[in-house]
Amino acid sequence: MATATGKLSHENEDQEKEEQDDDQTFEELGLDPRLIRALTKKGIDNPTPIQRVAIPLILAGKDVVARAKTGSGKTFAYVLPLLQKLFSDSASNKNLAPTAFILVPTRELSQQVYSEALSLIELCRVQLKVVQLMSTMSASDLKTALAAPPDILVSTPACIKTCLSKGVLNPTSVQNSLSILVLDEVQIQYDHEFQHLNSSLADLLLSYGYEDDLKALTAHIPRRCQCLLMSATSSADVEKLKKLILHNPYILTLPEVGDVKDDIIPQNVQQFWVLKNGHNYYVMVVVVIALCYPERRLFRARDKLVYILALLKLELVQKKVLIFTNTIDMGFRLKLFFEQGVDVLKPKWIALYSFCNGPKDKLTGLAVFVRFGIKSAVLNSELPQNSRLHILEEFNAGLFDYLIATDDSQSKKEQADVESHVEQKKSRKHAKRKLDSEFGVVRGIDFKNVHTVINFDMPQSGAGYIHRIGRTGRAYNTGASVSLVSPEEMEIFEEIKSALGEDETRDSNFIAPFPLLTKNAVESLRYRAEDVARSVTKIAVRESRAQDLRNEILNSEKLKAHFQDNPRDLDLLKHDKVLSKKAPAPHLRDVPEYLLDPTTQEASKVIKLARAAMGNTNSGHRKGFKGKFRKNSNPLKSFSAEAPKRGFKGGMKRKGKDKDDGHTNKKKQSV
Ligand SMILES: Nc1ncnc2c1ncn2[C@@H]1O[C@H](COP(=O)(O)OP(=O)(O)OP(=O)(O)O)[C@@H](O)[C@H]1O
Repeated sequence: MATATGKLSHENEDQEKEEQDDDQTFEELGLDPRLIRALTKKGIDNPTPIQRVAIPLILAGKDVVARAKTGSGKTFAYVLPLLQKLFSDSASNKNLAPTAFILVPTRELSQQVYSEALSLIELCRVQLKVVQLMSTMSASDLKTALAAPPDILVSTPACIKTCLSKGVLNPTSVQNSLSILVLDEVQIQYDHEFQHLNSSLADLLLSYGYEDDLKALTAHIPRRCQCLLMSATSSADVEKLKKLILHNPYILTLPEVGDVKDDIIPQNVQQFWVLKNGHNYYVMVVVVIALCYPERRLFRARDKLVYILALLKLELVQKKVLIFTNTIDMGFRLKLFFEQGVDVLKPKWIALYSFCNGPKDKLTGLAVFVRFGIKSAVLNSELPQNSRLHILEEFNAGLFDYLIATDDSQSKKEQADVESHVEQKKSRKHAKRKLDSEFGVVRGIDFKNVHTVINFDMPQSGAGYIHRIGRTGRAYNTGASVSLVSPEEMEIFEEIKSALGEDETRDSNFIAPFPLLTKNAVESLRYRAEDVARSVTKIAVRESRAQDLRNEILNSEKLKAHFQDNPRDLDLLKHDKVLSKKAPAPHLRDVPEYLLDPTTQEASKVIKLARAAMGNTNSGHRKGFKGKFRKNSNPLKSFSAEAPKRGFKGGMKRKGKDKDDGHTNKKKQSV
C-alpha cells in the first residue's frame, strides 16, 4: 500500500513537472531570437518534448542520441541548435569544407531537411549557405556545389562516400572543418527493430548498406566534432556507436514501463486491421480461383481491391489517404483499378437488370461501380527525381487526395533484384528502367494532413510498419491506419503486433479490427469490383507504368527548366493524370443509394461528422497545431534523457498509462 501511495504521489509530481515543462518556451531553451521569430512565422510557438530536451544539450556542445516517435519534431530538435551554433561561426568561416554534415537515408528526406534549413536561414536573414548533394550528380556538379564550401551539407552516406572517392571532398579539409555531424534516420532501419535492439551497429548499417558508406567518412571525423544521432536506437548500442563516432553522448529515449515498450505509435493515431475473410467462403473461392488463375497472388490482390474500394468509395476513411504497396506494379494495378473499368452496360447486363425489374432510372447509376473515378498518383523509385519531389509537393498542398507509394522498407538491393528480375522477363526496353536506390518516403517524410494510411500490402517488418503509420498523426494532428491483411500475411502481422508490444488495455500500440466495414458492404461491391479488377490486366499495368514514366520524364524536363526559373513555383503540372484510355464519366461517380448497405451508410455519416468536428474539410489547409488537441494527444509526450555516466534525467517521462479522459475512446469510433 505504502509503495502504491508513494508511487502515486511521485506520479503526481511528475505530472506537475510535465505540465510546467509543457509551458516551456524556445526562449527558455536559450534559442536565438532570430530563430524564434522564424518559428513564429511558421506558426510554431512552443517546443515539443524532444526539442525541449535536445536543444539545450546540443547548444551546450554535447553529443546526443535521440530516439523519438515519428512526427515528434526531431528535425527542428537538431536543425535549430545547429543553425544557432553556425550563426556565431559563419563570420569567421574560412573553411575549405562544410562545417556541418546532415546525413539522411533518402533523397526525399534530404530534400525535406534541406528545405527546412534553407527556409529558416532565409527567415533569419543570416549569411549561411546550405547545399544538398545526391550521388546521381556528376562529379563536376558536385564540385561546383562545393566550390565555395557551404556551411551545411545535406546528403546521404552513399553520396559522401562518392565525394570522398572522387576527390570532390578533401579528407584533410573535412578533418579541419567538420564541427557537427548529424545522422538523421540513417542508422535505425533494420528488420524487426524491437527484437534486435542488441545487434551491433555494424549489423544495422550493413542491413541498409550504409556500413561502408559511413566508414568512408568516420575515418575523417575529427575528435572535436559534435555528433548527433536522431532516431531509434537503444542504449545497448551506444558503446558501439561511441567507437565509431560518438563521444560520451546524452541519450534521449522513450521510457519503458516494466518490460513493455511504451507507446511506439503516437497516441493520436488509431490503428485498424481488416482480415480478408476468416470464413469458409474464402477457402472455397481460393480453390476455384486457384484453378482458374494459376498465379494465386493475382487473386489475393484482386480480393484486396474489393476491400480498398469499399473503404474509399463508401467513404469509411478520411482523406487525404496514403496507400502503401510493396511493388511498383501493384501500385499501378491499384491506380488503374481506381480510375478505369469495364462497361457493365453491355446488353447482357441490361437484359439481366430488366429481368430483375430494376428501375430504369437507376441504370446509369449501375455504371458507377465500373468507373470508380478515384484519381490517384503513384510515387515510386522509378520516377525521375523532379517528378517525385513535385508529386510530394502537390500531395502536401492538397491538390489530390490519394497517393499510392511503394515502400522502401525492403532493402534497396532486394527491391532492385525483384524488380530487375520481373523486368528482364518482360522486355528489353523495360529491363533498362532504373530504380533509384536513394528513393524513400516511409522514413522521415513529413506528409501534410494525411489522415489515413492504408497498408494495401503489409510491410515486411515492425520497423517498416511504424514508419509507414508515422506518416499520419504528425505533430498535433490525428490520424488512422488500416492494414489489409491477407491470410498469407498473418504471420508478419503477428510479428508486427508482438514488436509493438500490443496490449488491448493501452491506447496506442493496439491494432483493432476495423469496425465499419460490414460483410454486406464488401459483398455488395464484390461482383463489380472483381469485374473491373479483371480488366486491369498485366499488360494494362505494364503499359500504364511505361506511360506514366514517359509522362513523368517529360514533366521532369519541364520541371527542371521551370524550377530553375521559378524555384519556388512547384505548382505546374498534375501527377494524378488518368492513365486508362477511356475517359471516366464525371456523372457516373457517385454510389447510388439503393446499393448502399444501411450500416455502412450510418458509418459513413459518422466519418463525415467526425471530419467536420475536427475541421478536416479536405481542403489541404489546416489550422495551426496549437490548441487543437489536448496535451496528452501530443505524439511526443514522453522522453527520458540519459546523460553519460551520471544518469542525468533531463526530460519528461510519462507514466505507464496516459491520462485517459474518454477522448481516446471517443476517437476509436471515428476513423
Ligand atoms: N514545436 C513544434 N510545434 C508544432 N509543430 C512542430 C514543432 N516542431 C515540429 N513541428 C512540425 O511537426 C511535424 C513533424 O516534424 P518532423 O518531421 O521533424 O518529425 P520527426 O520526428 O522527424 O518524424 P519522423 O520520425 O517521421 O522523421 C512537421 O510538420 C513540423 O513542422
